Amino acid sequence: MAPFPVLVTGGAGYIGSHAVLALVDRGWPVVVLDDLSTGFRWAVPDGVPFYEGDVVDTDLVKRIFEEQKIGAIMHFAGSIIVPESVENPLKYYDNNTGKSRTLIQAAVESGIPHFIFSSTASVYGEAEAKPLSEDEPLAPFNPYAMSKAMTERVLADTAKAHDMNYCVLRYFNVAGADPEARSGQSGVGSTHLIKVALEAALGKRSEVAVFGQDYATRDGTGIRDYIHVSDLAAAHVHALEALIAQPARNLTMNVGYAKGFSVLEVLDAVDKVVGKPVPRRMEGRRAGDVSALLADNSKLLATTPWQPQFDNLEQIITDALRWETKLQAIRESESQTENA
Ligand SMILES: NC(=O)c1ccc[n+]([C@@H]2O[C@H](COP(=O)([O-])OP(=O)(O)OC[C@H]3O[C@@H](n4cnc5c(N)ncnc54)[C@H](O)[C@@H]3O)[C@@H](O)[C@H]2O)c1
Ligand SMILES: O=c1ccn([C@@H]2O[C@H](COP(=O)(O)OP(=O)(O)O[C@H]3O[C@H](CO)[C@@H](O)[C@H](O)[C@H]3O)[C@@H](O)[C@H]2O)c(=O)[nH]1
Repeated sequence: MAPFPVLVTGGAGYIGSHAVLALVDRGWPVVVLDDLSTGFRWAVPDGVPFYEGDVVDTDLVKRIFEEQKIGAIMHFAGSIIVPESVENPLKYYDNNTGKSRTLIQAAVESGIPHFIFSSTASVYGEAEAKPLSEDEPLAPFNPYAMSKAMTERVLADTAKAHDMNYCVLRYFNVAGADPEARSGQSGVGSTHLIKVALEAALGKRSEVAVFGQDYATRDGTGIRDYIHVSDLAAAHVHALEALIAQPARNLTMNVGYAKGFSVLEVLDAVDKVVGKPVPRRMEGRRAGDVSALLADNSKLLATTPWQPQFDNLEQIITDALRWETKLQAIRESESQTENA
């Protein structure tokens, strides 16, 4: 397969930077577009062309398509925090829906044949601990989820009307870091459970809150399907290759392990990995949360050669902890440079 350059929007962010690594490791030429609103320039590997800008800047986007001879887009750029979307829904409908629509239009006008979109398991809404297949009706429960569901619809309608080949990947809960610690979750003020728990373990926070103990789950806390970010990144490369192998495809696939852990189970695993109990505080439910989300991943397994490599909660936490420790050193050296 003759690779063409892939534009990764949001490639300086957590998941996008791992997708860049997965593509580069497999020999794909990659170009990154990111506005650095939550991403980091240093997260983009040396040698990967980087454009700082917004996906809504169509002049810039079309210039990148031409200059770099882009043949596919992986669109990660977006805003990702569920509680923030409840407080500020317009930010989410703008950054995740409106700006994605503009990017899709630029792709259509420039004849980019392949488009891969980062969606979320939260488009399914409340799931009652049963594995969700892609045929499940969508019931987005918060503005973040709705902003993604709307973009899925924009893509589906656009692909019917124009010559576009797209794949929607619905991620379950992404966690962990590159096993070689080349990248990891680096944003400040994260709300993600494993990241928050490890920050508490390393003394960057005083404790971790457990949001809600009255869900209809085995221990009353929320259940999620945690997937290692490097397995998720690999799924993108396989999805791209599947689109190329069979063009004119509209492919929507879950990416998860089909295995659920409750908040308390995750925190117990964190305690085990760090070797001490992380302080916990019981709190009420968090706005926008559902009780359980669990993937049926049989379509991804049947459609692509993807196989999980890191399907182990303790390994996910171990890799995340290694990155969290490295990140501490990066931040310290940044602040020394600033103070020098
Ligand atoms: N983290 C998860 O658990 C999870 C789960 C499901 C889906 N997703 C989706 O995956 C994608 C990546 O998420 P992440 O966790 O890596 O978040 P992130 O915040 O680390 O990465 C997002 C990146 O996009 C950039 N960005 C944001 N808006 C932009 C814009 N308008 N133009 C250009 N760049 C922009 C940011 O600077 C950042 O580098 C998002 O679309 C998110 O909705 C994430
Ligand atoms: O400090 C915390 C953080 C989270 N939780 C709980 O842990 C679970 C997971 O929460 P979190 O890690 O914040 O992820 P989600 O809210 O499930 O959302 C993530 O996973 C979704 C897919 O399932 C993605 O769409 C979102 O972008 C991503 O933020 C939930 O039950 C939360 O209530 C806590 O109890 N304490």
